Formats: sequence, C-alpha cells, structure tokens
Amino acid sequence: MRIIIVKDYEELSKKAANVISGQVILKPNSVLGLATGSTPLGTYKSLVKMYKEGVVDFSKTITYNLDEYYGLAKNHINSYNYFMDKNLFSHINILKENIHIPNGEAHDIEAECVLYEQSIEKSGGIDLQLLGIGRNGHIGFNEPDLTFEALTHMVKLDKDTIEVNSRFFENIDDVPKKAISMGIKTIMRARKILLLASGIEKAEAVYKSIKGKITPDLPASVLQLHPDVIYILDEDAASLLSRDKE
Ligand SMILES: N[C@@H]1[C@@H](O)[C@H](O)[C@@H](COP(=O)(O)O)O[C@@H]1O
Repeated sequence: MRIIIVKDYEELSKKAANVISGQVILKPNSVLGLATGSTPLGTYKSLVKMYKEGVVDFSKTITYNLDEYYGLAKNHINSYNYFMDKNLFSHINILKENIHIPNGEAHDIEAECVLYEQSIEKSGGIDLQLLGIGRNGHIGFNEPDLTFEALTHMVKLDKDTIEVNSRFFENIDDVPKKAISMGIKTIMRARKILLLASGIEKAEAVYKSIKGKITPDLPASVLQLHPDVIYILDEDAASLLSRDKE
C-alpha cells in the first residue's frame, strides 16, 4: 500500500488526475472504475483540463461506475448518471458506448447486477479503480456489514449515508434508501486501486482502513489485502495516521 499525503484538496486532485491520465496514456484502452461524491470532483476537473490541453485522449477508454441510486431516472439531477455526465463525460472524448453505470431503473435488478459483472469481465477487468470513502468506511455503497459483500448487488443505505448524502437533495426523504453497487469482490478484482480522502471528517475512517482490523464493519479495511493500492490523502484526512507514534 502506498500512502501519499499532500497539503490540500487541490494538490490531491492534481495528483489523482496524474495517476489516472498516466494509466490512460500508457494504455489508451484502459478500463477505469469511477466514483462519485464530492471528493473526485477536483480530479475530474483536472482530467478535463488535461484533455483540453491535449495531454490525454479518452477515445479508447472504457469506464464502469461504482454505483447508482435505485429508482432514480438517468436524467434525474441527483443520479450518478447525471453527475458523471455533468462533471466528466460531457467534457471529454469518451465514446457513449464505452460508459457503464448500473441502471437504477432496471426492472430485474438481479439480472442487471449479473450483466454488469459480465460486462466488466468482457471488457477485460478493471485496470484502475478510483474510490472515495464514506465517514463510516464504506466504499462504493458497500456499507458496514457482517460479511464482505461479494459482487454487484442491491444495497440498503445506512442512516448515516442517507443523512450525509441528503446535502445534495432538497429533502432527506427524497434520498433513495437503496442503491446498486459494485461489491467488495468487484472492487478487489481491480488491478490497481486509487483511494482519495480529503478533510478531517474522513480521518477516522482513513485511519481504521489502513491501521485497523480487517473487518466488514469497516469495508475499506479490506484494501489492506489488495496488492496494489494507492491512498492520496490531504493533511486533514491523514491526521490520525501519526497518532500511533505519539
Ligand atoms: N457512493 C458514494 C461513495 O462512492 C463516496 O465515496 C462517498 C463519499 O462521498 P464524498 O466524497 O462526497 O465524501 O459517498 C457516496 O456514498
């Protein structure tokens, strides 16, 4: 596990964009696993800038998003489809047919999950998976649980996650209670994982995921078992990591 600590969010975003564009430059037909949330916004902005400057070309790149809310239409302002289009896809030259996001409106959710996994496999597997981390240690929408969840599946969102994510909705009751998410196993199959965390409210989850017990109770702790993980943290998110030395 490589841990890179940077001064602030801006530096974190630039570093993360460098790692992602490096991957795409070295392998133009890379399969990227992408994330939503506030944390990767700066990274996507930097990637758009790099694309506009001609540094990176996404014409052969394939993407799979981690998750999508259940029951939200693709063009709903709070859907992750909408988020990705607004913040990344509409600004770069990725082909529409190379973009994959779980269909939160699928009638047969189980079949949708199986298809999503098959599609990832057919594309050759994920080369680089981008992750944020929830305050409760969730990755994707894999909430703390008794077991590590397996493949893409329907999840019930935690009260805490609904509360935190309600900042994007008009009303907390509008936040979907369920989502479709890649499972821990899907994430762990990625060849390389890049986790970003910024801000003091992430410090505890970051600390536990790196130095704590490997337990489904803190889903990100499973990353300790992955052979190629990079954490990019700003000073606040990394602030508890030095506490063992004090
Ligand atoms: N499903 C997403 C996660 O993929 C994300 O990592 C997390 C943290 O979001 P933020 O980056 O806004 O703190 O929020 C959501 O629940």
